[in-house]
Amino acid sequence: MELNVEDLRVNIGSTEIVKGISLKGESHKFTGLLGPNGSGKSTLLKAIYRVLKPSGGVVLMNGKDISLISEKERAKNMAVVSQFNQVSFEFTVKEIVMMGRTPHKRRLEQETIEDYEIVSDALKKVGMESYSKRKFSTLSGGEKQRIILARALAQQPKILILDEPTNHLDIKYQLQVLSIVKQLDICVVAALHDLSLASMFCDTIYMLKDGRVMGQGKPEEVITTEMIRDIYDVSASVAIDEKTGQLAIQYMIS
Ligand SMILES: Nc1ncnc2c1ncn2[C@@H]1O[C@H](COP(=O)(O)OP(=O)(O)OP(=O)(O)O)[C@@H](O)[C@H]1O
Repeated sequence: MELNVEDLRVNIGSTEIVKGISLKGESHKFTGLLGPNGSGKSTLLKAIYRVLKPSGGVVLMNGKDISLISEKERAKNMAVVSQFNQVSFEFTVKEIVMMGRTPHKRRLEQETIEDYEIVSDALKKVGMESYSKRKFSTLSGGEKQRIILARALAQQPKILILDEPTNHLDIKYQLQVLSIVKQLDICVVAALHDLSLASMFCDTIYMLKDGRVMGQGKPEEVITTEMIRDIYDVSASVAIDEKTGQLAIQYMIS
């Protein structure tokens, strides 16, 4: 399943925040959105998952205008891990992850053994299986983030939208979460801040500034000394590490 965003515009009040962005999230590909604070990444994602209504353009899910698809149908195919998830603190971890199964069930339908297996598998994947009875409110920021990801995994989406999915996580879990997402081998569109991690996991990167796409392509095409200077106003040297073959970024304080 793929996602096409065509000339999307989003206004907040009288200000245009997203100024005509087009992008493609392909099946089996990890697409990253990078850009400075306030460049419009979250606003763009919110318009994709319909928390915000665009003022222009269209979002297509497998060629279908997403605004014409029912919420339930959309949730069967698309899961979202956003920065500020509204989760009631009364629920246990297991109950929260079970909520991921809702779009796949009829009204008042009981959970099946398969649902419990999917939930337990999702908790295992994020390394949180021993927390299933804990109240969500008692978890640390990083633990909460992994549970929200587990809920998205239990949803078994074909498109996964992530808004800074690693911002509370230590480096081990940043790598773990992005590896899990990569291994899902579905269409992933993620706003990220860390350029090194983005270069490791993304197949395609869109670089945003001031609500526009300033560059797109493979990580090594987009994450360059020039781009980092132009977009972030930061001096950096970017090289390919001979041992690992990965991009090595060194920042310089001017
Ligand atoms: N509800 C709102 N009311 C007013 N301005 C808003 C609102 N939501 C977003 N903005 C503004 O829109 C711009 C883009 O914000 P957005 O959150 O999309 O950026 P971002 O690239 O995700 O930033 P960050 O990396 O800091 O999370 C910012 O200038 C922000 O202040």
